[in-house]
Amino acid sequence: MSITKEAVLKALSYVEEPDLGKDLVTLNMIEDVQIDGQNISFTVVLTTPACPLKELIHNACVRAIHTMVDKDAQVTVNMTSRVTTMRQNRDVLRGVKNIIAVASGKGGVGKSTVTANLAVALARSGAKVGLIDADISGPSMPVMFGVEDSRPHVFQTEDGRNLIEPIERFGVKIMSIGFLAPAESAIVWRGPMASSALKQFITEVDWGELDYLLLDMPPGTSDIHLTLVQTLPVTGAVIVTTPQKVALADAQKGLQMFRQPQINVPVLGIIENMAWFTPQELPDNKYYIFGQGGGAALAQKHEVPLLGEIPLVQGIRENGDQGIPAVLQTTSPVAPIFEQLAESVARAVSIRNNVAPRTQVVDVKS
Ligand SMILES: Nc1ncnc2c1ncn2[C@@H]1O[C@H](COP(=O)(O)OP(=O)(O)OP(=O)(O)O)[C@@H](O)[C@H]1O
Repeated sequence: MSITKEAVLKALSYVEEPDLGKDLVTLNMIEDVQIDGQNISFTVVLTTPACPLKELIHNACVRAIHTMVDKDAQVTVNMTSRVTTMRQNRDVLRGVKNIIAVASGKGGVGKSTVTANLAVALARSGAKVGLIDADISGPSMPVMFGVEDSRPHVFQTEDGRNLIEPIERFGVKIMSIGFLAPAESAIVWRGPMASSALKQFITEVDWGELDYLLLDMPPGTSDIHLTLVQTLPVTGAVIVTTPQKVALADAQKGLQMFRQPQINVPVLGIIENMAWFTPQELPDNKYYIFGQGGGAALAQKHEVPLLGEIPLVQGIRENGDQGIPAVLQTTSPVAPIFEQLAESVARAVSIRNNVAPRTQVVDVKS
């Protein structure tokens, strides 16, 4: 009896996407089923290019076909991806699927370093990525991407609007107040001016189609945070902390800020930066100089995942200062750590898109 498309889909309906807890057929992840005798091919559309479960899903598909359709079939599983979104009303940032706020309670915990590396790692996995340096009082992205001297062009659209072209570097589209004003004058961008500059970044920049737009938030809690949630529906927030008690206490405040009823942005997870110190010359040694397990405990307490633990390594600081994010140093042990972080964040976004309610733009009256 010849193999039918229905039989193939039936078999694949027994393969579960482990993170999303539903089968591949229900999730509309199977496309382009082709059958030629005993040769069966189809495409699995994953929800993130950086999917850590790729191989597992691939093997489960082959097994399902062999068990339920034909044990001798030649199975070709093509893997591709289409990042999911829950955004329906796209009045702002029309082409952007997911907006991720990267926040910290305390300053100096490495939030910008983590954001820069996360953006590059996501882009390297095949996603379309943008980055807004919303840390308006201390923009650091121009330095971290080695584009301090770049100035974005403004162009006019067909309907007569002026749009800013973001600066593109290492596959990431970047917008920073640092491109518009020299670093030493950053102090003037405060309060309402900062908020209105930030709104401009959101609405008057030609972001095009993006899978992920990362927002490097200012540390702490401020008007800027409110501006952000007032202006756009943030998909979720990630909180960067270091293991010290003071940093963890502030990270908790940051986390709770997103969870306030009038903000109500889901927290995707915690990233512990400077989790341990590793000397360059002794890469296998770990020294927990700031304490151990704080990020994991915070994540557990608030029932969110610990998305990654990044060591304190001299090279990360040096690469940041040189304008080449550490994840690009492919021979360094740090690169896979940031790659894994990107996988975890992308995974958390697709889980959030599958289960949590859509984030509403909050109407906060000041
Ligand atoms: N894992 C790390 N290993 C080594 N150095 C790091 C690491 N993370 C960050 N740094 C360094 O620590 C300093 C502060 O980092 P960064 O500017 O990213 O922090 P931040 O939290 O964004 O700061 P701010 O609160 O000022 O915005 C930088 O010099 C950076 O290179």
